[in-house]
Amino acid sequence: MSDVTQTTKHLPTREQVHAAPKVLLHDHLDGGLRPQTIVELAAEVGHQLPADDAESLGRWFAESADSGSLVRYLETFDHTVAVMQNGPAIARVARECVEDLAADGVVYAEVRYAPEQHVTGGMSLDEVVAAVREGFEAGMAASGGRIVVRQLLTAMRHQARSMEIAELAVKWRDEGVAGFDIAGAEAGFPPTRHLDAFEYLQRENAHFTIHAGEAFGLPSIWQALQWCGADRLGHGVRIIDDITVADDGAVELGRLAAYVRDKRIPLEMCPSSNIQTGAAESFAAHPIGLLTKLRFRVTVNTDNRLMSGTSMTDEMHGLVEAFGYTLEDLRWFTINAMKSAFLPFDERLAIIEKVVKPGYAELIAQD
Ligand SMILES: O=c1[nH]cnc2c1ncn2[C@H]1C[C@H](O)[C@@H](CO)O1
Ligand SMILES: [Zn+2]
Repeated sequence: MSDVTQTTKHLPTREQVHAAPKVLLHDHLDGGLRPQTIVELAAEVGHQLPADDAESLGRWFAESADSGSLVRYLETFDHTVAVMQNGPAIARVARECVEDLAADGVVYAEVRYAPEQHVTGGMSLDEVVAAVREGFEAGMAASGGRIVVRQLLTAMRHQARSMEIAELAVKWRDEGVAGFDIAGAEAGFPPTRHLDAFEYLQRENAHFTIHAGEAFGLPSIWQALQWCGADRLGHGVRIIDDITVADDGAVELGRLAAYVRDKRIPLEMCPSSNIQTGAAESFAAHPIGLLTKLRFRVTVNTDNRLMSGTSMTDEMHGLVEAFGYTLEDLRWFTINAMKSAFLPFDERLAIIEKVVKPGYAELIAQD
């Protein structure tokens, strides 16, 4: 794909993908717990799980999430959210998240969760954010500076607390919170339902992404961008519905697809998650292949590592196998992601220049 593609001799191995610096913009905290941690936390609070040991529980999540429906996929979160209702539990999950991402070679991550889902045990919204912050700080300190992690605060689209959560994101913006998001069932809950929250965030010069174009199509993407002013699209896979490829290979972009590409709107693509919820058939059939060829601002993400039994290494290696991507292509995805992060510009640049580029240069030189 890139003009330097020919410089590497073979496709990156799994070890090379693992060793490469990776950037993750779309990962849910409550979708990435270690199965063993769920078992232990559930025992502490007396929550009944669908399986008793970590191995069967991990399998249960992957199988239950493999339903072909976003709504059924989301039901599995009942068990992770249930064990994240007190400060120490939330801080532990947050710390382990950072440890797991660092061990996977992720150098920068924005991890999201919905604070409003963690207050049934009596915590305030502020206490939830503080607990996640404590866990992230501990994880980053333990990594010895190998990874930087920020929070994104999500509001649930079927609920009515988005304004409150947007205010929370602005309140904590200098203390580990980089932005805002809405998630949950997409069909029937358009982004404009939360327009007041998005308008507030724009007035506050704050950043936000919107899950759009996953379980619902172009109208959702259009609203997210043209009504709500999203900086990025969570998934955005259905933008493919606005692109036609003729038999002779000629490609035509509709107005919305052209806008997304022209304005360099980042697409937070999550191949494994899309396969589980029915938004894509397989890695090879995933729209990421065409969108990458057309030079949309594509990024690669995990969404929910537990439910998809995946990692950044797995997602990128799956793409290597499906599309023959080289180390240069993986570097392109990674720089796309870092450019699109909600971190201040100088900090983004420092990670690109001091971590991402040298990391890939070393791997390419050794190849
Ligand atoms: O891919 C997704 N689409 C919509 N909502 C999602 C997705 N993955 C996770 N969620 C929901 C379930 C979680 O409880 C919530 C906050 O992380 O976000
Ligand atoms: Zn998501």
